[in-house]
Amino acid sequence: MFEDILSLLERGGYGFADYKKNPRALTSRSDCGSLSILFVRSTDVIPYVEFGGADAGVVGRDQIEEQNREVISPLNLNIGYCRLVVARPEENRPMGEEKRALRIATKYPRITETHFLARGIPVSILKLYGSLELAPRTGLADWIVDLVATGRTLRENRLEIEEEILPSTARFIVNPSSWATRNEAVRTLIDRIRPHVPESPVISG
Ligand SMILES: Nc1ncnc2c1ncn2[C@@H]1O[C@H](COP(=O)(O)OP(=O)(O)OP(=O)(O)O)[C@@H](O)[C@H]1O
Ligand SMILES: O=P(O)(O)OC[C@H]1O[C@H](OP(=O)(O)OP(=O)(O)O)[C@H](O)[C@@H]1O
Repeated sequence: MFEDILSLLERGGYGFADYKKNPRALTSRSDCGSLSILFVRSTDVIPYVEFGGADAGVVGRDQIEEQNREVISPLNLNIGYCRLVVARPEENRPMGEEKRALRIATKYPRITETHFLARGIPVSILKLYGSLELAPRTGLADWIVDLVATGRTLRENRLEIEEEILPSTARFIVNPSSWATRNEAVRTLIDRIRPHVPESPVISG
């Protein structure tokens, strides 16, 4: 997704030649000098923006829903399209026939709990941080709740989609104080990238 974000910024007139020279730096200033970007983990974008470490950020809708924070989100960037899904081993029995609480491995415990609670299905949730697809294969969990983009990883691991929970694309988010005090600067940035936002959701390479 990161490359797609850089490309959107570039098309909006913000080149980052410095970043290309030194991709390991954690910050980079645009060639025009008017924009500095920070490189943080996808899960840390919301805290950085919420607590004012950055005026704005780009983050997947999946993280906005999982972290459940009030953020101003004035622009859907339509890149990084993926779906948060419930997936199960191909040979597994369908939902409703399980005798005990299903064990679900996920990076998204809040969304998962809310989803199964709403359906009245008892689950025990195991929070993991990556390579979720290994959990059913190794007996760590029955099912997983994970992001799917092309579907390749699920297929490779003989898993199939049981149910879609949430479609997600990248969102431009803004710190509420910055939205009030630096509104013109933030709007300039939005206005410059908006014409280059894809019309429909695009899977990032
Ligand atoms: N195939 C995909 N897998 C994971 N995330 C995806 C995918 N397609 C789009 N996304 C979006 O990208 C975000 C993850 O961004 P990024 O690629 O930086 O995460 P990552 O590589 O898992 O890094 P980390 O977890 O180490 O921060 C997700 O929150 C989601 O919105
Ligand atoms: O449908 P696909 O196009 O195959 O993409 C989905 C995979 O990509 C993500 O993993 P990521 O690369 O973030 O690594 P992770 O397993 O460490 O979370 C996600 O968790 C799936 O494993």
